[in-house]
Amino acid sequence: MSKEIDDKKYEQEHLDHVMGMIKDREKKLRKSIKTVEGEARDLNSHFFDDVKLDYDGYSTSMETALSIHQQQQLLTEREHDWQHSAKQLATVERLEKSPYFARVDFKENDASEPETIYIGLGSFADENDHFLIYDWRAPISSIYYDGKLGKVSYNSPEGEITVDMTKKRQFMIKDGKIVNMFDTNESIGDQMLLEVLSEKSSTQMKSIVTTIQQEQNKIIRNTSADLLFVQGAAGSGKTSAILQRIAFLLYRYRGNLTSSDVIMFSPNQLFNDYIKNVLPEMGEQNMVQMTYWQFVSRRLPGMNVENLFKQFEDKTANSDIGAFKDSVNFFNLVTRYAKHLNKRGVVFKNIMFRDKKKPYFDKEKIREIYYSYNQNYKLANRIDATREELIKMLNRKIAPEVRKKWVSQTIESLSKEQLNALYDRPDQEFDSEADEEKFLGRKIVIKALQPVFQKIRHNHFINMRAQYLSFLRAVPKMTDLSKWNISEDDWMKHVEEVKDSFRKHDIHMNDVSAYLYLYDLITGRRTDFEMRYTFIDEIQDYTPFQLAYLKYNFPRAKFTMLGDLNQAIFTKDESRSLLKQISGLFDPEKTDVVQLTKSYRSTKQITDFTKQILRQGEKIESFNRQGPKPVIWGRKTDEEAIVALQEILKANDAKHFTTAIITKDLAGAKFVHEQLAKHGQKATLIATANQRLVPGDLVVPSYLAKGLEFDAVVMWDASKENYHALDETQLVYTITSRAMYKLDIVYIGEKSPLLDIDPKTYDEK
Ligand SMILES: Nc1ncnc2c1ncn2[C@@H]1O[C@H](COP(=O)(O)OP(=O)(O)OP(=O)(O)O)[C@@H](O)[C@H]1O
Repeated sequence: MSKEIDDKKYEQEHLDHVMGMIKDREKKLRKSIKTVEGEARDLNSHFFDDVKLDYDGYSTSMETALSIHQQQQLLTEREHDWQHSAKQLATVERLEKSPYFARVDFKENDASEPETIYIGLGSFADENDHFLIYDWRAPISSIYYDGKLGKVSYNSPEGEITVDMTKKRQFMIKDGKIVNMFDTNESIGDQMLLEVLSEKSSTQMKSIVTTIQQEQNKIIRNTSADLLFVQGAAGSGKTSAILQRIAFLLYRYRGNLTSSDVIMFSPNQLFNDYIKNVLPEMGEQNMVQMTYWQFVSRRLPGMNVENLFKQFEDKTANSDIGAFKDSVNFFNLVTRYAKHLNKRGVVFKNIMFRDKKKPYFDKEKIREIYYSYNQNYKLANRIDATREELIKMLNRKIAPEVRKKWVSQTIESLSKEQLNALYDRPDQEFDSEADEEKFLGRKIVIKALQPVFQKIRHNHFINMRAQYLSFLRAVPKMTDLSKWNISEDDWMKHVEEVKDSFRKHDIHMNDVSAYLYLYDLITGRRTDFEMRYTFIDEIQDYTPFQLAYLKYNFPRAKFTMLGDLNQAIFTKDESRSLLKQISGLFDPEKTDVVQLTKSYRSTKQITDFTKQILRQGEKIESFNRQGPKPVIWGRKTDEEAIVALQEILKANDAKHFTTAIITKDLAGAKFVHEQLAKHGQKATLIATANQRLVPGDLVVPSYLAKGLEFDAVVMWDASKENYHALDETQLVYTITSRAMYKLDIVYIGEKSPLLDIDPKTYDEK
């Protein structure tokens, strides 16, 4: 006991010492920032005193230029100093809140005395460059996450190093005081994790640096794989691992990698909002964040791309045709089809100007130009050359156009101001009136032809929609559709449906990627060579086609894909073959697959309950955090169910839990929200992904609850009517696994057979 007290006393003294140094540094930095700002201000205000703006002679103006140059250089230097200090200050301020969270002692080689290091959110060194705190991402810090006491290895830039770890100690520090500390032999002791996990949820995700688990550490620090594929149970820390991994990479490759070289695809906007504080908390900037929908639809401004809501309600998405169109085979068909376009088959359209009947550039003429280039031309060169030729032709059309009647009519109709605006200078002179008219006419024609010019520049002479339909029609000739259980008749009917939706400017999610890919191949659109890391969360809701297309778009990026095939709410059972299909896109030697089986989000009672919903859920391990058993509330009518819901909310509110009532779809969410309002119960309806997660009770449709978590979840109407099909298993699992501490399930009428699980694991009310 006394040793423990001694230890704590020692550690508190050490902490006081480090805190003192941090505070000192903070003062110094603030002072130096002030000085630099003052100097910069002085430089600016004396600028005109010092610089003689004297243009009399050559030498003095040289002096002026030099002086300006020097001044500028001084200012730039000050700015650098300022930025450097400001960055250090931000780190120091972060450390001041919590300087470190761990200590490890280790012996290198045969050293007789162990070395001690402290690990925190950033590095901190004294004047002599002696490190008082190591950044958690530094190579040596890895041993804290990775191993038990004894021999442990870590990767350093010089290669693998093995040390003998003799102590591992964890701290919980609050306002400069050690609240708690544990010595542990485990990777990261359960005790610390339990403390962290017992904190209540908020609407924002938090960083997990203090308690990263061994298997998560592997994901975070992996630098070798081109494809890192993580399959992990709900709540196993996949999203957390991504965010810590980004922070790690930004540190590991600092100077070479910035947050703009990293892109993350996430399930929806709401989720982006949920995770937005994690990286800044770790002192890093957020990466580029996007949903797949945003990625494709920003390129098709004239079309309505099927959104999450419609996609979820779209019942045909899972048909045989859907499975085929989502496959890598279909992706390869597009590639093959595009190759054949080098000989024939590109569909063109007329470019019109003024005359509604006669094309300005006839599509036949364009085709002739396009196919006039020899076999060595690739599609991309062909279109470039065609574009160039059309622009040349357009330039040649200007002079004859100027002589047309509409031009002189336009000149006459212009007001004086409008006319004046056409001249290059107000006092512009001309040799003759005819010259002047010609000049003005040219101006008018060039302006009027701008839209034509833009059409050429943007390849609008390709009839992309017809081209895509022509591809679809060619499909039965290119592949054996019967292998996909699709008859030729059904396929052709489907093509007509696509055509109809194009007419309405609608495009389905399972066409949009193929459409854009075909467009890219025809036009040779440049892919993004700069992107270095691509992260995809909730991978199970992507189709193999989409992943192949992302790979095509970011050819030089390393990919990290994370997901849980058990939570495939859009692709459902199709997701099972996902890994097989995408593994073909990457070098197997450079593919790492990691499984996370332990679930940290939920209490033992909830995880033990939810894993039974799955067909192969036995692999999921629960973390030993205790809470109440889930409760199933069977009611006969909507009214009774709402009463039950109110009772649940009342109990949850008394405990200050954030509760999410998760419904199957939007209609259900609207209904519950309305009913609650009628009974005077306040709750926020989350109907679109653009909303904010606010504190208080929420009503959310299932597809928007993806990736999120809440203290308490009420699954609304888990009746047989609502969830009867086996392929809705994933949906039921996704909904119930959002709960951290308390789970209630309400159904009306008959209970869904998907919830036929061991009655010992839940209570009924
Ligand atoms: N090592 C850890 N230390 C502390 N908390 C952790 C750790 N790993 C995960 N958690 C917590 O567990 C919860 C679930 O993590 P996260 O959302 O990253 O899981 P996920 O695998 O992405 O889940 P899902 O697939 O259900 O969306 C979060 O609250 C996270 O903070």
